[in-house]
Amino acid sequence: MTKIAPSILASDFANLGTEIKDVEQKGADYIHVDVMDGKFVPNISIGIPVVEAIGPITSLPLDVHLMIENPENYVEAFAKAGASIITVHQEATAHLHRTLQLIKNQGVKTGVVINPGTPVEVLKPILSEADLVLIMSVNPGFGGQDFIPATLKKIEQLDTWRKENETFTYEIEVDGGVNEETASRCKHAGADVLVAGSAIFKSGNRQEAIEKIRNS
Ligand SMILES: O=C(CO)[C@H](O)[C@H](O)COP(=O)(O)O
Ligand SMILES: [Fe+2]
Repeated sequence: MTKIAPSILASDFANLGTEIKDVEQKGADYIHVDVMDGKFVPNISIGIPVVEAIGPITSLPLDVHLMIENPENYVEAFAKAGASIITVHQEATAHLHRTLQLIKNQGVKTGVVINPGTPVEVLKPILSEADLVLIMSVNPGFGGQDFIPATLKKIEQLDTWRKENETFTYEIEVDGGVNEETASRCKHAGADVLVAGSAIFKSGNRQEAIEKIRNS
């Protein structure tokens, strides 16, 4: 069954605990946490203390998407704060393989992510180290943007490689502009985990929004 990861970037930060419990009760599988440093992306969001604060209030895995330069310098801190999956941008770390090893050594699931402008082939050499591969379907930095259809080909490619190679055991996750309509295209391309911020948190009926995205 397709997993749904609501992105708290679109939640009401003044009531973050309540917002997380709400989507947990309404069927979420992961809590997606967008960390932005104002350098790798042109926006600043939340960081280590927020991850630490939300860990104890949910039983769902914290899916931490690091949109920061040199994420290797913060892997240990995010792991200790309670991250379940730490996902780093290929574009943001000089030694991707080493950074994934660092994550693994912390006992946390390893994730790797690429921007819409980055070809998926750059990931092939490290795919056996990844528990999760995230395809950005918008340029990272902001919620509420339109889905970029050209990114679907990358999902298809990752799914093909996974079927061809038994050492590739990653989940394929998609992030950005996911709604009922684009979710169906992602699923058909091979995605396992769908991140959605606006389409869930801004919906009048979050349970229905989650179900519609999952079953689209
Ligand atoms: O990583 C992100 C932005 O950089 C967010 O996870 C993503 O944008 C989710 O928001 P929405 O579903 O509203 O597009
Ligand atoms: Fe994200």
